[in-house]
Amino acid sequence: MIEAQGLVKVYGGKPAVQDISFTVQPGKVTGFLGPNGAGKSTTMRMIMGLDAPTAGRVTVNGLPYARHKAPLRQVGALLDAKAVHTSRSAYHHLRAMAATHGIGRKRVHDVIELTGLGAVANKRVGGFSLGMGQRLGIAAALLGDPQTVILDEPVNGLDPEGVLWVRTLARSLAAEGRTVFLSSHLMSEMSQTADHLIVIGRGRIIADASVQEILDGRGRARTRVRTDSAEGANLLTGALAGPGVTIEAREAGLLEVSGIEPRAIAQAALEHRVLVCELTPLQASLEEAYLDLTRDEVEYHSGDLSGIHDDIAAGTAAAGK
Ligand SMILES: Nc1ncnc2c1ncn2[C@@H]1O[C@H](COP(=O)(O)OP(=O)(O)OP(=O)(O)O)[C@@H](O)[C@H]1O
Repeated sequence: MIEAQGLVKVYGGKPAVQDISFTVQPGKVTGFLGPNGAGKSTTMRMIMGLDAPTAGRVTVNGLPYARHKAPLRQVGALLDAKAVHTSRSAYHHLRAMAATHGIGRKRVHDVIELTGLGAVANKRVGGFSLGMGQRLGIAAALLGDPQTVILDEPVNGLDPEGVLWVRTLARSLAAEGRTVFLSSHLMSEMSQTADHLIVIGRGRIIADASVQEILDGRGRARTRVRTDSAEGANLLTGALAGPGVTIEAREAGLLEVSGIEPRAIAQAALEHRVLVCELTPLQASLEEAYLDLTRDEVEYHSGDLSGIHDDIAAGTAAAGK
């Protein structure tokens, strides 16, 4: 379990993390989600004792990281996949880490197999692709068989097979009862992996809830309304128009309506004698919920904010890391 209380980090007078408190529970995958510069990496570094908080405290399995006698056995982290000796082989890199904790050769072989690095274990890390580097970082994080696993942008640079592998691994670690904390700026990725989401924007927590709660609470609920004619749709549009109601015409006779309940739409259709052939509540996508949550929280935007949000939603912002 990870517990943060009143965590603050200020760099050169500029707050990166502003008084955040949260708990990451065991047995679940918790996604740590936010736009670029939101404070995710800073928070993860504070959890791992790599950055001292300006204020507040954070514990892993009950103690600050530095107070654990064998920290690798408590918490494993992938924070910066490039932070390895490039002249060493993957095997020797892992052996060197294992030696600091009295971890035997067998476990090193096990994590090499688990992360699919068997064929390249004796190759120099300097020649590794981004994906292989990520796998090595994850192998290092798992070396001590830790109860808590923290992965900062673990799918960054991975091909679809690698993304699926990380997702499956995260889910199986959580199923074993471990605490799994993954950061990403891609809601599309998190929505398929996480049970719970902590959303951060400009150093503050915007949401801390299950994926379902975020969907229910934030996304715009819409209703698809199909009438038997364009005329009917026009009539209904006039009848429904009002403050807070948005109506989009999708095609002849087909509307998407938000800001009004399906029952009220049916009532209006009845009163105006419009034949409705379909009335379907549409759940907002997690992307929409996320964009809604973070709309005012992106650190950098260049004129058209919606463009950035579209990038984040589509995953094309991944290269910005
Ligand atoms: N060592 C540092 N010195 C000064 N400022 C820093 C440092 N590390 C981070 N920052 C600043 O703190 C803020 C939060 O950065 P952080 O890297 O934690 O965000 P992030 O959510 O991980 O973003 P990304 O998704 O881009 O990695 C940013 O404004 C960043 O520029």
